[in-house]
Amino acid sequence: MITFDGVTKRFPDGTIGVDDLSLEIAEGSFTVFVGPSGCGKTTSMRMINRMIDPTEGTITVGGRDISTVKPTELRLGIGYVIQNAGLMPHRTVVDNVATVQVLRGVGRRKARIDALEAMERVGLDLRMATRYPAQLSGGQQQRVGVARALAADPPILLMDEPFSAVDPVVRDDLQREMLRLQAELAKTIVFVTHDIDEAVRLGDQVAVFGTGGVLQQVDSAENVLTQPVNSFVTNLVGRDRGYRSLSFHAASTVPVREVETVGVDALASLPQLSPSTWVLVVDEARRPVGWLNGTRQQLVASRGPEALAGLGTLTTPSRTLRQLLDAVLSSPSERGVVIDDDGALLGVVDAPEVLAALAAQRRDGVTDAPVDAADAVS
Ligand SMILES: Nc1ncnc2c1ncn2[C@@H]1O[C@H](COP(=O)(O)OP(=O)(O)OP(=O)(O)O)[C@@H](O)[C@H]1O
Repeated sequence: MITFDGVTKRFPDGTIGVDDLSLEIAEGSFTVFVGPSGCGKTTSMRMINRMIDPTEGTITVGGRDISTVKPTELRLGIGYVIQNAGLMPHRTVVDNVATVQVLRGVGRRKARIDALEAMERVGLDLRMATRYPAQLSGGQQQRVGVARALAADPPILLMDEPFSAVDPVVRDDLQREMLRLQAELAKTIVFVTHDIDEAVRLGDQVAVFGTGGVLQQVDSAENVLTQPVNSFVTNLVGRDRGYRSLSFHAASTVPVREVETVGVDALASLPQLSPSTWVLVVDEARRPVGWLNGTRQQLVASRGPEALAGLGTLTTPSRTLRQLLDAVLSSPSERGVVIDDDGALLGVVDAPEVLAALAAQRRDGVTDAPVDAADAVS
């Protein structure tokens, strides 16, 4: 557990970086500090490993007042990841990752073995081990930064805007990887970002900072989206928050209905359909191929299955209501196609069923953690 109790940081020039911060960070939780530039996120984070000391108030880590702990000792238990990874350019990847273990006095051989393990854990190809940082992509460098922070297996990980310099696709990958790692390692993670989408995707606890280093709201990601406490948080959260909050509800309670199907080989023998009748075309393994109605039938007769209407996005019961609704909205038949993990058809759902499930879950107070919070991102 990390606690901030009445913590203020006043810099020598009089700037208040953080103003009277009180906050609890539970062991094993993923806490995100979010807010616009200059609102004290980084200063708050750096006070945890004593890169900055508070002017007032107390911070404890594992029950110990950290002002009584030597910074070097404190940092042995705290990994730190920064933007652009901060790698040493003249050292190989494996030696970069081994840095902390070597500093701790672990023999070089053992440090390298730990480093290779950490690289594997973050999904880095071990063939990268002997490369230099400049020979890696931005996303790979960022993974090396995470591996380096994890190599000494610290219980706490501080991450300061670690993914903000990479492109959106790589960023998505890295965020996914973080969620997987957190599920596996259960570290106490404190993560700084100015991006609310990243915050709600990653955080089980989201701390929203405002102007002058004043904490505005500390809450679950869902509550920050659905119950912002003031206009500052409402503005930060932005539009579509109701839609995004669907990501916090599991799709599994929505009944999947049967749908009329036709095999892709049997298209020629299908009687003429009416324009408003949709049938789902499936292959021999019952994997959906496309939608067909009366208007499309002529086209398919002359041009074959590629003239079928698209399926829209497909989803599985293990995903969220947001994905289910998206499947409905993107489907030409207005029915969302649900498949199993092998891609075979389970059935369809329609929009009223999704909304009814949402209403029931809200009424019963059911909020499942998103199976994959990726779709909380707009
Ligand atoms: N060494 C310093 N001396 C004076 N003021 C500082 C110092 N470091 C930070 N500040 C100020 O303290 C405030 C909080 O800074 P901090 O870096 O914590 O914000 P932040 O929310 O992390 O911003 P960003 O997202 O831009 O990194 C800002 O007004 C900043 O200018």
